[in-house]
Amino acid sequence: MSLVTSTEMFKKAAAGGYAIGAFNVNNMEIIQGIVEAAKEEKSPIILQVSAGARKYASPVYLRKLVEAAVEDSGLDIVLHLDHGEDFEICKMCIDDGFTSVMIDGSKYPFEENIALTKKVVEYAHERGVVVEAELGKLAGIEDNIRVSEKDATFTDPDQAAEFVARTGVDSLAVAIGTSHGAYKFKGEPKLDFERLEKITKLIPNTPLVLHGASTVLPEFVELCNRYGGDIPGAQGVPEDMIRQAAKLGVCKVNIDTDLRLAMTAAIRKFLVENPKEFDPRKYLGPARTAIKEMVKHKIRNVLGSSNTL
Ligand SMILES: O=C(CO)COP(=O)(O)O
Ligand SMILES: O=C[C@H](O)COP(=O)(O)O
Ligand SMILES: [Zn+2]
Ligand SMILES: [Zn+2]
Repeated sequence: MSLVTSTEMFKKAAAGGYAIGAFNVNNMEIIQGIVEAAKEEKSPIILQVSAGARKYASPVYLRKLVEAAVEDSGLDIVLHLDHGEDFEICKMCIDDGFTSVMIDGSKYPFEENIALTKKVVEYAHERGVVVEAELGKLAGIEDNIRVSEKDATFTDPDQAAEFVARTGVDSLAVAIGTSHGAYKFKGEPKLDFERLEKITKLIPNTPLVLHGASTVLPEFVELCNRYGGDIPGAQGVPEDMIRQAAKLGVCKVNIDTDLRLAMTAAIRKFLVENPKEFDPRKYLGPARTAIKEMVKHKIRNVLGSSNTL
């Protein structure tokens, strides 16, 4: 039991046609819920920390909580920086003991993204840490988007191959139509699987990463709204599309929004049904259970990583 890199996990996942869930963590209850689910499902797990999470909880609290999770669960866990925006934050996390970092240079032109990613890869690899990079831009994608617009934002397969060869990066986040948050599609959900297949053919040994992969399950949106929330028109990536992506080279599936919805629904429901309660443990307990159930559902029914330890 220790913090590990994702190298072996991804190899097994690629061979088995399943994916590893990378769940965003912000506090103790979220970490506990995810890790309890992984343990019960006998599944590998990636816990990822965003810059926003570091700001909210403080880097040292999050790191110590994840270390506690490793010790308490007896599991090997990947501690990953999500969307590192510059070399400095990646360096800080590597120096702090993270086993994996993402350098997100997707907002820069191709050559600048390569130079930045290369610099992080050099620093990370010398210290035994793996690196995820991103090529292409995630955005709210409308159904009727024109091909030229799509080519400007979605990952170009030839560029992906060149990018991986020149940077030596360990895994690559691709843009094929997903986006962050609870409002992913205006019309019918659609992902560019043809593009994903092309990328996988060109770089078969590079694990691909799907950001913005929450499903935004209608029952959780409905629960939030029933108990005083106001989240109209939310829509995510259907579960069968995540399953298909896992069969086509996607080894890491990033999920944050679905955890947020599960936690918020549980807290809203509890507080509305129990107006006299004011002990935070009374609503944070059910919130932790809701996280655990959501992660178990993902692992077992969507990612397919149960019983692979
Ligand atoms: O990509 C993510 C974190 O990097 C999370 O995506 P969701 O907003 O779809 O959960
Ligand atoms: O991709 C972003 C993750 O959902 C993290 O979100 P955050 O920046 O609000 O922590
Ligand atoms: Zn990005
Ligand atoms: Zn992301």
